[in-house]
Amino acid sequence: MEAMSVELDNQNSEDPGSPPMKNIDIWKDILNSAKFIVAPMVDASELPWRLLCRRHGAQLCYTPMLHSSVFCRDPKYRKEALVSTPEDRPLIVQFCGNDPDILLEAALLAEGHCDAIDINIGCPQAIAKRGHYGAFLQDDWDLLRRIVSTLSGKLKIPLTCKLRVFPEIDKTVRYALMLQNAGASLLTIHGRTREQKGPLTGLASWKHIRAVREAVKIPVFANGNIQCVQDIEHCIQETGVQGVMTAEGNLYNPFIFEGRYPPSWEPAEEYLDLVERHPAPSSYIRGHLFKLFQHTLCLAENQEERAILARNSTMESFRHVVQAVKNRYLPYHEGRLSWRKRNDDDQMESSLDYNLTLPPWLCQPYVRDSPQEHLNKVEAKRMELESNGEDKRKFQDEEGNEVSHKRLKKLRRIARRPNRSLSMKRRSDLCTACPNPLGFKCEYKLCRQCCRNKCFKENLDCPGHRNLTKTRRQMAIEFAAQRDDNKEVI
Ligand SMILES: Cc1cc2nc3c(=O)[nH]c(=O)nc-3n(C[C@H](O)[C@H](O)[C@H](O)COP(=O)(O)O)c2cc1C
Repeated sequence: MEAMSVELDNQNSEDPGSPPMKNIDIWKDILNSAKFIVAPMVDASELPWRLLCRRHGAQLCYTPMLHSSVFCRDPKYRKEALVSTPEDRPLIVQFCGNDPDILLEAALLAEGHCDAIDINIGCPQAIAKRGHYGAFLQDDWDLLRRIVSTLSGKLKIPLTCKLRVFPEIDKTVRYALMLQNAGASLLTIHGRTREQKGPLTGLASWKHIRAVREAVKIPVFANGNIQCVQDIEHCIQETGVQGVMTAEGNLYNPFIFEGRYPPSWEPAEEYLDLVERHPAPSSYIRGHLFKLFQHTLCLAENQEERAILARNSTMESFRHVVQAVKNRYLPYHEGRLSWRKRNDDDQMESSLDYNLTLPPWLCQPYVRDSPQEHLNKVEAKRMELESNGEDKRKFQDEEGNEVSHKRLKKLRRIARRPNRSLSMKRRSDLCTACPNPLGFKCEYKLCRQCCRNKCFKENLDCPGHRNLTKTRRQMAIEFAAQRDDNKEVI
């Protein structure tokens, strides 16, 4: 299981132009032989969460995916994205993008703050398709080769890639070899194809991961199917990888690497204490608490706490929810009361396929339906609607096409908007500065973030985005002048 030294010049038979000699063993020398790895997670692998996980066995963490172009041009985004502490190491900063020069510029700005740079070539979301990044670069090996060789050739720290597999094992192996030969120092293989997402996620293929591990000389991390610490050992045995990365398993139980299933309030309280010292957006905090309390908040008796968590954004309300759940279940946890599933919960549970082996207040995996189970359920629902005469598609749009009730409601909402034709046309447009959707009322034809940057730099207002930078600055100047006048009078 030893990671081999990376002598890229020797391997670079496919791409003679790229990387210089880098005689390092990234896994041993830089990443301290990390075996337990917290995945990059947008809105979720932020500093306080990483610190929590590190205290409980995580040996390597990634930042959430950062947009390379926004990172280059927006100092505020950069500052927030790079927030870290000395304990937060080793740390890998992950970027997405498709322009080698922009990715390089972003990586150079980040390299002093981390131990390696990772390129996300596994994101399967629609936004990645529109922006042509993530897993959609799988179709453009030449571009990927240029990205990897440019960055690995110019950075002082190693360049790694996180990728998804192709359905075919041999193509996946060729793909991994191409990345290695272009200069990647380590590969994280998420053993799912880009089509395996949402309810069709299903199982990851460790066979693909093993084949890559056997073919490449650089270290490999495995990702997928990790719900408990035993899965990690199992995965290492089956695939021979150096380390194992988990995302969802870690979100539902941040103590996963210690092999513990703590009462959910334990990590929740520790996380909130960390947030007091290292603030995070309330949406991230809410997301974490929903996952930690997944199995209690779906019970009928906790609907008030669920609503409080959904509607509020203050630390006080977050602490209130944690304390309320703790007060309710601590007597059971300590054995002062005996727990038994109550009937009034059955209805809530059935909709979630609630099938726990541990009591609900303990952090534990959230097991989804398999894709086949999901498709069977969709089909059963459709047949039920049909037999009740409630065909989902009995509604029609303006052109007489059959649509679902949900779609019809959306079309009606769109129709009620002022400037309908204009708004519909513009909504399909993209921001002129980045691949994100355009704010359709924006003065400058930009998305919210780009508009905010423009207004900040050029001292402008954008009423469409309700951004009043210029007005506020003017007010501040007037206020300061008024204050100075008052001082003089005094
Ligand atoms: C909330 C969330 C955010 C994610 N964000 C990222 C990301 O920023 N970059 C990335 O490469 N993958 C991201 N992923 C994918 C995970 O890193 C991981 O590859 C995937 O969830 C499979 O691992 P798992 O089976 O352990 O969940 C995200 C996953 C989740 C659940």
